[in-house]
Amino acid sequence: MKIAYLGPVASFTHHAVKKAFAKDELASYDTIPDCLEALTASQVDRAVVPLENALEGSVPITVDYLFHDVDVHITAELVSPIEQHLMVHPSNYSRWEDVSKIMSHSHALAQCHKYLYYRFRGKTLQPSTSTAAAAQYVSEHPDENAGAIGNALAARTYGLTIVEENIHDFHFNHTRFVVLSREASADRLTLEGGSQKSTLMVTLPSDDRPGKLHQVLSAFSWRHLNLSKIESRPLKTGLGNYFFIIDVEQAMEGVLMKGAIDELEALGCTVKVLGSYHKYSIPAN
Ligand SMILES: O=C(O)C(=O)C[C@]1(C(=O)O)C=C[C@@H](O)C=C1
Repeated sequence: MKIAYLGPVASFTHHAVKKAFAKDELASYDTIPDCLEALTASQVDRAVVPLENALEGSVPITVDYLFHDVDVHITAELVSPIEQHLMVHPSNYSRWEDVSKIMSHSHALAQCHKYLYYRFRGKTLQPSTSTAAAAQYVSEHPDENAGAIGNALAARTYGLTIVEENIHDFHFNHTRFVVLSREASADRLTLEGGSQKSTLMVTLPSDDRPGKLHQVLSAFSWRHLNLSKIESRPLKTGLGNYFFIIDVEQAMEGVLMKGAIDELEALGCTVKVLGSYHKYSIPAN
């Protein structure tokens, strides 16, 4: 198979993909929409993109593309530990505290917000398309004395020197990546884990009435279907209009899940099943 991932080489997404699809052909793309487009245009068989981080929450561009723009399915979830380090070009090692700017993916900058605020207040923080893209830039522009935030693999790959380790603000830092396919059938991977999940995108009926969301939740609760996430995102049709992303710790097959979805539709909700899949753990190294 050919797998698109948010690159370049040594991004966190690349690390997860290498562990999950060790024998497959990997293709790096610069942005999350580029990965999704490659998948819908059949240039690749799977796309792997970040969906949610334990510190920063959802990756909005992934969630919004999955709801509004592309018709693809989640076929596996990869949960990876995330360690953020500050790195500079080796020629700037002695003056790393005087960096001109610090670059990284916006999610990575946000995961290190307190560190950056207290150690580098007032410095320019420049978002990049990924942590690895920031590291690559720093390696190619030694004259700028810029810093990058990323993983140890990026430091090795781009020949940078790590000057401060583990600068993310909270110890428990993990990111959920999703494997996406044009077909719905779940991927079985040789990784630890394997518990089943389903992800639904639910839109409430337009004739908004009191208690609609409560009715949606009770369709799951009285069937003892455990929800591991519910989040609202703007429908982009006006203030106060949302869709809901709901993760259920249950496969779609089975009478209870089918019953819950029938009940939501009977309530006038629109339900899009994004996937019924297995959840795997990615080792740190
Ligand atoms: O920039 C990367 O290395 C990515 O793979 C993207 C990404 C993200 O979008 O959340 C992945 C994991 C980390 O949480 C930070 C950045």
